[in-house]
Amino acid sequence: MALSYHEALRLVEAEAQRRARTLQLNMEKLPLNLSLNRVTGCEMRSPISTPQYDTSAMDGYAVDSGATRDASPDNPILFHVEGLVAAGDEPFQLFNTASQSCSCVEIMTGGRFPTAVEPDVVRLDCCVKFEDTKKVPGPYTGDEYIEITKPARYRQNRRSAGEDFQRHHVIMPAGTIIRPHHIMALASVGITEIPVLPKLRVGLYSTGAELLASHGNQPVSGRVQDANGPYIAATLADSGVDVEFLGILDDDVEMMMHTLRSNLEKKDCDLIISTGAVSTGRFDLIPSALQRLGAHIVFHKIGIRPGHPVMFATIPNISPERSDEIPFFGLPGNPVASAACLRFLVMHYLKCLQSQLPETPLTARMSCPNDAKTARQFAHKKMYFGQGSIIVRREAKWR
Ligand SMILES: Nc1ncnc2c1ncn2[C@@H]1O[C@H](COP(=O)(O)OP(=O)(O)OP(=O)(O)O)[C@@H](O)[C@H]1O
Ligand SMILES: Nc1nc2c(c(=O)[nH]1)N[C@H]1C(S)=C(S)[C@@H](COP(=O)(O)O)O[C@H]1N2
Repeated sequence: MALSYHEALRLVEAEAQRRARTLQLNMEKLPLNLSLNRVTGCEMRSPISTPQYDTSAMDGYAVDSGATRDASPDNPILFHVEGLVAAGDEPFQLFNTASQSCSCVEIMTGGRFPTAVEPDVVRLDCCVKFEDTKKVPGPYTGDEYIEITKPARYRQNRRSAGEDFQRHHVIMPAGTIIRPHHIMALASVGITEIPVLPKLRVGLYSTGAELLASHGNQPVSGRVQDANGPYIAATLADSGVDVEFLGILDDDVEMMMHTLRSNLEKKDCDLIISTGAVSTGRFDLIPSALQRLGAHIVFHKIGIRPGHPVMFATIPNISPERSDEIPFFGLPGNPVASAACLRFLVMHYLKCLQSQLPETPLTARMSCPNDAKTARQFAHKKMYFGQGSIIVRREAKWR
């Protein structure tokens, strides 16, 4: 009986974990602007709380919301403008004034909320935006006054200190692929250098005499375009992996061995992937080529559909600079099968290798009966919410 998908995953994980340590030892520090799509080598924590102070989310006036409680168009509340705070200004201290009106301070978005010398007397807890105020002439020339005609909520338009990140908060766990939004978060707390794992290098082959050698060729009877090579290369590149397409292997075991061996000597790859030629047909020669290279076959054929003939092996390294073995995934040739194996086996291997958090499985209910056979199939499914749970409906088989 073929190995189950979960047994295959455990073998893939064990192989990745054996190599993860070497990757950790070769961590490097990169400036933030060069770290896009690299993988964090350790947990990144915020060295500061940000914003560092309570700041305004609007351009307007810092006022005491309590003083506006009875405000209405018929009962406008008059405020005396005591000063101006812009973003980046030193703290503004409001002294208790003898003025009859309430006091307020003009404040710009990002400006630090004024503090009062006697906090019980003046509490400028919120910001009323410009649009909700009206400038009015005051009794004394040179003085500025505003009117407010609507009650303000306690702390409205006020951002609390530490609202974005608290000091020591985890911004990203180890093993995170650094995306643009992470760069923004790291920059906002002043981090300029990030420890990252070395970039993984993957060598990629397609196989089959029926494949056209390069893209854009005119259709030739019986020949097909290589769909797998470009797809796998793009998917891996998107995950921050350095992928090199090493060409199309012919349906000839001697040629396969020769090409694999010469590339193993020249290229320093962390992983090799091939697509096609792994099933049981006359030209499915990848297993024989690997065996003749002295490879250890970890598994060949597992209980899933599509993707059943997939194989995973380790090849002894021929390069004089490396003593370790090189992992090898032989994915099936059918494009959907190769995409499924890439997604559910190769990506899992790469995640483990880079100490990334495992994906969290979602439990869902099938809307149609799920027999023992369909349970082993990756199917094209539609997911929706209903009756308090996630429900999946089978759309079509992946073939
Ligand atoms: N790189 C590729 N791009 C597009 N189609 C491919 C590619 N490689 C193989 N195919 C097509 O996929 C089908 C299966 O190819 P092949 O027999 O080599 O796969 P296999 O490894 O034996 O496994 P399986 O048949 O289960 O997919 C064939 O129709 C083949 O032309
Ligand atoms: N009074 C007032 N302040 C405001 C806004 C507004 O509509 N009215 N918009 C806010 C929003 S949504 C943004 S993004 C920032 C833009 O600030 P900037 O124009 O100084 O870059 O102002 C904030 N302050």
